[in-house]
Amino acid sequence: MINEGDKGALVEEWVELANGCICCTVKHSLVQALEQLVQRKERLDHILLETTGLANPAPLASVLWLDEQLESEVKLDSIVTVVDAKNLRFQLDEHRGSSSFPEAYFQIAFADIIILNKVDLVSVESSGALEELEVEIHNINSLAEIIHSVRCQVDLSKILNRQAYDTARATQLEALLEESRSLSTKKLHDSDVRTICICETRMINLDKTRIWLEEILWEKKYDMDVYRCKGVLSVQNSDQLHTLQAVKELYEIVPSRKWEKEEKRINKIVFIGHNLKEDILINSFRDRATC
Ligand SMILES: Nc1nc2c(ncn2[C@@H]2O[C@H](COP(=O)(O)OP(=O)(O)OP(=O)(O)O)[C@@H](O)[C@H]2O)c(=O)[nH]1
Repeated sequence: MINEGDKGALVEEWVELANGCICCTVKHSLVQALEQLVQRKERLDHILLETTGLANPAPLASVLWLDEQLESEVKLDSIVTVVDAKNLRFQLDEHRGSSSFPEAYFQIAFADIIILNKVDLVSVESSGALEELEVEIHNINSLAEIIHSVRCQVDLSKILNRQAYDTARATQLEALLEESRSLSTKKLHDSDVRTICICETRMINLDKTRIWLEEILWEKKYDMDVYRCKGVLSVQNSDQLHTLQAVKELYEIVPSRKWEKEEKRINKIVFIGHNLKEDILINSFRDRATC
């Protein structure tokens, strides 16, 4: 970790983790190490963890997405992925059709914000190329916000303090789900890493919804690999809009605000993952979770 020391000099600081490399064997000792770091510093606004270019963000996200009750001083704010606009297509195409995925898919699927870098090298070659790349990225993860950049020069307010894992902040989540592209997933294959959206007006039964979700996330009942899931829920016998967030097997459903009187209540759940079966997801939700 590199911090600014006296007179702006950069001081390199290492925190040794009991479990070794943070990218591969990360455990909650990472959280302890970060908490120690926070305590030792007088003022620390943000911590940026840069994984290796080949890391799958899933273990980090799972470890850092902490239960509120732990009252930790560190909090996962968002996952930012830098995409090389010049090489993305090549990297995705390389494994298309095979059963394994390059890390590029995971890094896009888990991202809350995507910095599409080196756009200068692409836009001069072809005018529609950047839009095509955006479509490609949104097919994998329709919730990610894409920021164009040259040499990663971005407005820091666009990547810091985004509160992407804050389930209580319904407005942000709702806006995100609202914006989420109406997904023409029919042309994509189940085997692609992609986004699927469920919209349903019938109210849900909370207990039944938990069981439905646990069967998908924990028991892998339909053989789907869900990486990320976000949603808003209209719960029976409750005047509160509930929000849903999941990272791999971890999930959280919390009440977050009152539904307005005139508001049209709806359930909207977005799944990002591999082997997602749209019809099964939609039908099983209707059959098993709604009232
Ligand atoms: N034209 C252009 N060149 C860039 C841009 N960003 C980085 N480069 C150059 O691309 C080369 C490789 O840089 P990166 O792709 O960032 O490689 P890196 O930082 O080693 O990558 P990681 O190890 O994955 O962090 C360097 O010569 C950079 O100066 C950009 O936006 N436009």
